[in-house]
Amino acid sequence: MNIAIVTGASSGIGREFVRLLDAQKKYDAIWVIARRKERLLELAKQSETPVLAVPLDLGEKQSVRKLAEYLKKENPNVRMLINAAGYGKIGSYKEVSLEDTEGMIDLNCRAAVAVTQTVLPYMKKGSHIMQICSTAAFQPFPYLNVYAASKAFLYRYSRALRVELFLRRISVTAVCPYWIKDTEFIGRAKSGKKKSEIRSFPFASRQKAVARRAMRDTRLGMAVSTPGFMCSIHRVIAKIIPSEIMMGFWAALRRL
Ligand SMILES: NC(=O)C1=CN([C@@H]2O[C@H](COP(=O)(O)OP(=O)(O)OC[C@H]3O[C@@H](n4cnc5c(N)ncnc54)[C@H](OP(=O)(O)O)[C@@H]3O)[C@@H](O)[C@H]2O)C=CC1
Ligand SMILES: CC(=O)[C@H](N)C(=O)O
Repeated sequence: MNIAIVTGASSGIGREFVRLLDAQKKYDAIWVIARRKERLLELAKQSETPVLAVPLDLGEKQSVRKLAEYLKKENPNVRMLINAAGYGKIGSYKEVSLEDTEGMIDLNCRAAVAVTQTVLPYMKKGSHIMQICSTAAFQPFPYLNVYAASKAFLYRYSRALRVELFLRRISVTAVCPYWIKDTEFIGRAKSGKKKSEIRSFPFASRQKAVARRAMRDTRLGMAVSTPGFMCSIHRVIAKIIPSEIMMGFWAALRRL
């Protein structure tokens, strides 16, 4: 049984990826993971490909063990793994709670690695892994401090894993989008206070375009996907300009 697994499938780009995979009509099933079961069941109804809803809170360590049990029972051939579950909180080190600080590290780093390690034994030659990182991986980001650091971790992990999997012919793509305005991410990331440290998201992209481009790059086996002009230019500039200057520029941009 050839399957795809998508985490963070109940909204945003994760859900968009499920739609794209469904349209490809080459999977026997798509396993979708997130906390909101009703959203996953809704997605299953809309899909022509059989969708298995796997409601899990990936912030909890034992949830990955449940995924391991499903895999052991079904013994599928996982052709595509997409780790899209993730969240961020905007605010200074004083404002973001310890719960969220640990939660971001847990979901964006630990869970992404744990899911990948758990699924890898079920992947064969020609399979793809897509890790949703961020442009935030390219430089330190004050007021998105821990989130950006978590994405830098995932980016580095993905790049090195790609090399380790080269001989197994499994490709790993680190997808690094710029802000996406039509997912739940930004609403969840804002603290709710009137004068947020980050108030504007100029040139933010849209989920459909980001997902489509990331899917194309992943199928081409690219190491890094920058789905859009802003993230492509950001990647190049961050390689040339020192972090201190980039952070100064960022400080001006986020106050616009
Ligand atoms: N939007 C943006 O500006 C950008 C987003 N990204 C990254 O893209 C990815 C997708 O984000 P996006 O689609 O924008 O945002 P959404 O908030 O719309 O999607 C996040 C997904 O993650 C799931 N999720 C959150 N917490 C958990 C958890 N504890 N266990 C399991 N699933 C969880 C959510 O489902 P549920 O709540 O049902 O559990 C949801 O399906 C994230 O990794 C994000 O960091 C990268 C760059 C820019
Ligand atoms: C929220 C994000 O990941 C965004 N790409 C950013 O630039 O911080």
